[in-house]
Amino acid sequence: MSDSLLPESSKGKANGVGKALRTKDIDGHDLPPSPAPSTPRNGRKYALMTELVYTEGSDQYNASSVPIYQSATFKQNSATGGGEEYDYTRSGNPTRTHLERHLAKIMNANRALVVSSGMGALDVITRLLRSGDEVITGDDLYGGTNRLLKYLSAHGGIIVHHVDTTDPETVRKIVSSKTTMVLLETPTNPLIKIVDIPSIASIVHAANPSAIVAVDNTMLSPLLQNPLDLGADIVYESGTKYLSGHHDLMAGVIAINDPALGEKLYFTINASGCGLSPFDSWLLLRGIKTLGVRMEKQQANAMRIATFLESHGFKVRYPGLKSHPQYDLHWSMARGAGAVLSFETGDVNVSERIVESARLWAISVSFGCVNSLISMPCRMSHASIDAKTRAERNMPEDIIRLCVGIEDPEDLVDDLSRALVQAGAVNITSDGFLALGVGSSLGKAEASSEEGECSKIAPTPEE
Ligand SMILES: Cc1ncc(COP(=O)(O)O)c(C=O)c1O
Ligand SMILES: N[C@@H](CCSC[C@H](N)C(=O)O)C(=O)O
Repeated sequence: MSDSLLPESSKGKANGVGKALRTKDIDGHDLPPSPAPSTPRNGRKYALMTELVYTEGSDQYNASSVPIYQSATFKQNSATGGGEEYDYTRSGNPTRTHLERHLAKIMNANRALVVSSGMGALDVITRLLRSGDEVITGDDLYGGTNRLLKYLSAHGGIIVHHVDTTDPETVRKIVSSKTTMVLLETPTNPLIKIVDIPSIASIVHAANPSAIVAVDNTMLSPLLQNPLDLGADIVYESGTKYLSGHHDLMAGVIAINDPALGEKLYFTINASGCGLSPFDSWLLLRGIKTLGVRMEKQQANAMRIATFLESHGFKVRYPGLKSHPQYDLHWSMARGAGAVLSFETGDVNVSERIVESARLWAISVSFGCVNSLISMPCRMSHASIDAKTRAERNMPEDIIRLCVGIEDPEDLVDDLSRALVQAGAVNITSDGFLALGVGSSLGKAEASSEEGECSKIAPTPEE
């Protein structure tokens, strides 16, 4: 990925970006350093942006787009099993295999496996656990993750500790020989907190070498962060989000380096029948090819929106902003900030009005898609976490999450400005507007409260 979207302080640093992956061209001439995300494994030859679109192997006709092998079963040469690669699509399918190999390369993993959703991926991973096992996880997690862990704790005899994983020392205090799995999310959904994967992985592995550190990488995608290179044993993500990019499929991805662990996970996928269908495998493969260009544009737009909101006095959570309290930690692990940000208004009713006043921003759960979305996590994606637990975990009820797409950024700003004004979320002054409760003028806007419309916002010095 190009360095162009990285902050100055991080250019060429994060996770090996700037390290040459290949130093000679095919004729033995020196190549300029190509940005490689990490030490290459699994046959990677080019920069990640290239590898996303470059797939090896096809069918006997050299089809440029890998075919969809829409077949449940495969003919065998003998009754005793002729050693064919495929017998039944639940156990394996050529389109799925092609996708898994492509993902293993992109994720810098020994093996990747694809299943029917991100939650399906977590379900497969948690089947490594046995009654009495202890799991350490965060106190800010995607609602569905929290729900599955709660179910396992209530019905599977698993002991789940929700702690503040943003502080590795908290993990050090609680980890023990009984800890079998540590489940991390970074940045967290929806509070955009950053978790120090390398520190936690080394603390956990020192306390119990057989404990598994699993990282949910959904919020960044393999383009921006490689948890396996940062000490994790398993990385999983919802392919429904950035990897597919168009909200036209559900998928989950699991990547590992340990072959024995890979076999155990594959056993569960085959035994339980949650492998990704051939058609969805094909669609996901197609989506991955444009991940690089989509993400570059989405990140640039997200930065524009984050600075716009911050300059108008809102408390914004986005790791691309220097004001993020864990900015340096984030950029020590990641190559980008992603395109999900959240902000608070101080009033849940005002937040609701903003969300409902937006026109271009669709009110939807999910993220990572080409079109922009707006949501209230406490009422939507995280509604399965009960209100008492949300309060105990300091989750602001008024928080609004923005998932930024690839539209013209000024259209997004205009629509958001209009929604803020219409919802009464800002104090309008003669020379602009500011979030309610903010005393001094930070940004300038030309606003017309009469029409509930706010036209172009004059750029602030930061913008
Ligand atoms: C961080 C995170 N992990 C996992 C999931 C689960 O993915 P899926 O919806 O594909 O099951 C989601 C969203 O659903 C998510 O936001
Ligand atoms: N009704 C769904 C909500 C899915 S939320 C999807 C996504 N992870 C997000 O954060 O927006 C459910 O109960 O799972």
